[in-house]
Amino acid sequence: MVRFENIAKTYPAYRGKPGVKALQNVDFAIPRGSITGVIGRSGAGKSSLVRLINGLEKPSAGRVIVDNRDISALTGRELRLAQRSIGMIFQHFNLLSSRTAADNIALPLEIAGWSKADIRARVTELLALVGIADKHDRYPSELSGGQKQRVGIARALATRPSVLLSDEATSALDPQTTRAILDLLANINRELGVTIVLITHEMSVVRQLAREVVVLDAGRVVESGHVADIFTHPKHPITQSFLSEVTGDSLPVSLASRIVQEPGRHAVIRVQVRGAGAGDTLVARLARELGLDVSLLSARIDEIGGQHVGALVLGIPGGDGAAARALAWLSQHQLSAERLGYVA
Ligand SMILES: Nc1ncnc2c1ncn2[C@@H]1O[C@H](COP(=O)(O)OP(=O)(O)OP(=O)(O)O)[C@@H](O)[C@H]1O
Repeated sequence: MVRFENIAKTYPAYRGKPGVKALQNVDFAIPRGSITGVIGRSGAGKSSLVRLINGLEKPSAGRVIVDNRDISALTGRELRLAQRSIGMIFQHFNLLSSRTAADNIALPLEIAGWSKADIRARVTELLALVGIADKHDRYPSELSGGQKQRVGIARALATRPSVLLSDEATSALDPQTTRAILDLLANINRELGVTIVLITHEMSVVRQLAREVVVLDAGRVVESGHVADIFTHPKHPITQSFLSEVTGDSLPVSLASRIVQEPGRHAVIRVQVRGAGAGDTLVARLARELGLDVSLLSARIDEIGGQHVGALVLGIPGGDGAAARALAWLSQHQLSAERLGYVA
């Protein structure tokens, strides 16, 4: 378990640059065995948060508890020992180019003072766990990005940590490789029970892997909870904007270019769809109950944590009166909707 107790992190002013309040009033817990996504824009404080978990930085106020120990109070040998129970993987893998895959994985074990025979056995086991048993003697330059990240994951797990920190670990990978690496992390979480903390600016990564999410903005936690709850009822604008990246609130170019603000033949209304089955019969019911030939101009519905999340864009004929009736009907049914304009 990782617990942030009223954390603040301020980087002091130096050489004429002002001090930076990177984190303020951060107070939340990451449950043992969970996969928790920490999402935020660049500069939100994600890396600062990670460096507090593995003790690379000390908080300016508050405590960081990892497995019942206050890691922020540890120094020297005690800190180094505690750090063995916290593995980390990186965006650019951070492998040593002069060492083979096996020798990269062996490194933390050598540092921890394991015997040669134990290291050999553990490395073989880890290479198999991450699915690259045949790459034992390959150098990083001979591996693909996905394979390099598998070496990174094996190295991070070598000393059997209880927590695995992933700092944008899939940001440099293509979508297919990203999916494979996220699947591997899900298996590792399931089979080894390792708590995974995923730092990312990509909503798709949180959606695919995390069960809990913490949204950071300007150094503060603005929302946190179960992924399905947060994504079906996003409250903070920053969460809504992350969500629109995966739910396609942005319109297809062919439709966006046709929308004008002068009244036209169809009013264009966008309806947010949130919750199990919410969008299933919406268009049919709206058309039937209002007696209108409603057209579906664009639709995107994703499933996040078993809930439907997305947006439908509807064309409503019959002038402003009909559009107003449609908006009133949607509002009566607790659906959030807005008029985007008109199409001819
Ligand atoms: N060592 C440092 N010294 C001074 N300021 C720092 C230091 N590290 C981070 N900051 C500042 O703290 C704030 C938070 O940075 P941080 O790197 O934690 O954010 P981030 O969310 O990880 O961003 P990114 O996604 O761009 O890596 C930023 O304003 C950054 O400039």
